[in-house]
Amino acid sequence: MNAPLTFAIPKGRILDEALPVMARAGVVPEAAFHDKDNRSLTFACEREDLRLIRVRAFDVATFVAHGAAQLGIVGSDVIEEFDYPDLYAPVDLSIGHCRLCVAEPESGAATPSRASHLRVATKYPNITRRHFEARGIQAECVKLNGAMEIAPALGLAGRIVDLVSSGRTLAENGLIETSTIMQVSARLIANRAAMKTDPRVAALVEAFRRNADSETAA
Ligand SMILES: Nc1ncnc2c1ncn2[C@@H]1O[C@H](COP(=O)(O)OP(=O)(O)OP(=O)(O)O)[C@@H](O)[C@H]1O
Ligand SMILES: O=P(O)(O)OC[C@H]1O[C@H](OP(=O)(O)OP(=O)(O)O)[C@H](O)[C@@H]1O
Repeated sequence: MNAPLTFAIPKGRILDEALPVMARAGVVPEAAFHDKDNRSLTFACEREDLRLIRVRAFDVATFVAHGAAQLGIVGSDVIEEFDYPDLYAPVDLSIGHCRLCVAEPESGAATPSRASHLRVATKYPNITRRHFEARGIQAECVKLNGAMEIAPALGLAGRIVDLVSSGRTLAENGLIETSTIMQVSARLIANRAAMKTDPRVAALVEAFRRNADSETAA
């Protein structure tokens, strides 16, 4: 039998929405996957030639881009941040909807947006730099891994770039959205080389694509 395919999924908030989408494409993890006390990071699937790895959202893209996993599910925010040439993102799964935004204190305390240099706290330094560069502004990014929303009040940065869904986190931390950088949803990703050389990868991409198309048509 061929070596098993490795499918990387994020352990964060996309996971609950991803499981039914995966099941429709025939990717069903073993029961142990749902056991909250299980510390394993690798799980067998109903399909014997497939295994799942459960990793952090940003790492899903890294595993797949380097061919350590052949397939994965990740937000388009993460794909855009890394911009890996070996990553192919063929199917929008219509889950994990949110947007990546610039926000600043509603009190108006941030440096004026016409300034040529700004300090921005974010988990997305590459997207942030590109966004401001396109507007002739040099963004100095302070990399945080979460809780960006407290940075302006503590003087760490005048602005943040972060994900927004309901807008509650911004509002409850005295921030307002000043622009939207991109709309975000989760994608099926595949390693480009694996897609060309292993027909099982192409077949799985096709199964996800068919389901996504029938969802859109319904
Ligand atoms: N508020 C949100 N609403 C909808 N989707 C979101 C929201 N926040 C994040 N996402 C999507 O879920 C992905 C993972 O988010 P999650 O919150 O699980 O990350 P995290 O906890 O910061 O990850 P990690 O702890 O692995 O770094 C994001 O990359 C994005 O695509
Ligand atoms: O607009 P809202 O509905 O309030 O959602 C936005 C929040 O959701 C995400 O954080 P998450 O809850 O994943 O926590 P994190 O800060 O640990 O990433 C994001 O980073 C925002 O903080």
